[in-house]
Amino acid sequence: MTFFDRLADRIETVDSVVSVGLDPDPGRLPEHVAEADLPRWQFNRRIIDATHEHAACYKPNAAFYEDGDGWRALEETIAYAHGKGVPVLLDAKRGDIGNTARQYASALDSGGLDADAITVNPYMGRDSLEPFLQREQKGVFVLCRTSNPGGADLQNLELDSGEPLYERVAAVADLWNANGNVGLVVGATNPEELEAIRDVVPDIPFLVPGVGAQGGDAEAAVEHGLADRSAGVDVGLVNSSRGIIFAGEDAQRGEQAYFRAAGQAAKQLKRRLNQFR
Ligand SMILES: O=C(O)c1cc(=O)[nH]c(=O)n1[C@@H]1O[C@H](COP(=O)(O)O)[C@@H](O)[C@H]1O
Repeated sequence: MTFFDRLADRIETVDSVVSVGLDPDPGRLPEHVAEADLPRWQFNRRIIDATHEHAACYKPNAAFYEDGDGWRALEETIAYAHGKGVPVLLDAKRGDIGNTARQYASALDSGGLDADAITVNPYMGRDSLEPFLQREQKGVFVLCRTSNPGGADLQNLELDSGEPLYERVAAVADLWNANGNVGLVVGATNPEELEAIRDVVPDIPFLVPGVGAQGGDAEAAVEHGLADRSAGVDVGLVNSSRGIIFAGEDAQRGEQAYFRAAGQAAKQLKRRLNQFR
């Protein structure tokens, strides 16, 4: 079963396209977990307990695990999410020369981190992504038009053909999609560009970050981010990280209230997105 088939099943089961970003900034962890062994894992476990019924997937960003015992926290997190039946998209934005790319891609195999999908950077070209693309059962989300203010610096450059670079990236990613495992990353902060990219690639699911803390357009994220797959389920993901996992920061009424707030935030985002599905 391909990643997108598994994702379609999960979307149907929980009636949700919410991707919950697991970006446990050490400086923002609540006191009750900050002092525990493996704080990031303790935090994520509680977040998963509180949100899994609304999560189509979890998206841990590797940046938050690349020190000390971070990878152990990440391994535990991925295994726990799988135990709840939720796929995991590792946000690592990889892309490097062949032998290095092969090593990076091994994180997707069991024995490595066993993530179900990964984000990759297309800047170094096809061979830098080949080891990911070859793993037919794993999803590969190619950065296309990112949500950050500087995303336009290079991605919007106009080519001789008149098309912006991000549209060429979308078209090229379509060519790389021989195994049906390619998705695109397109931020919710640029709704017109989301629409333009959807016109270029009608069938590729998007990961749309940037709703929540970055203030992106939830309606456009759903309208253009989901692709009509043959199973009859529109597949795609709309991610929020800080807006969900730190929703309890204002709760100040102890551990239970803190994580309940994260659950509420995930549920609210699910409902908001479902209005447009
Ligand atoms: O690849 C990504 O997920 C990504 C691409 C992009 O264009 N913008 C973007 O914000 N992201 C990631 O999505 C998450 C957004 O987090 P919040 O702004 O807290 O919802 C972070 O992990 C970002 O690294």
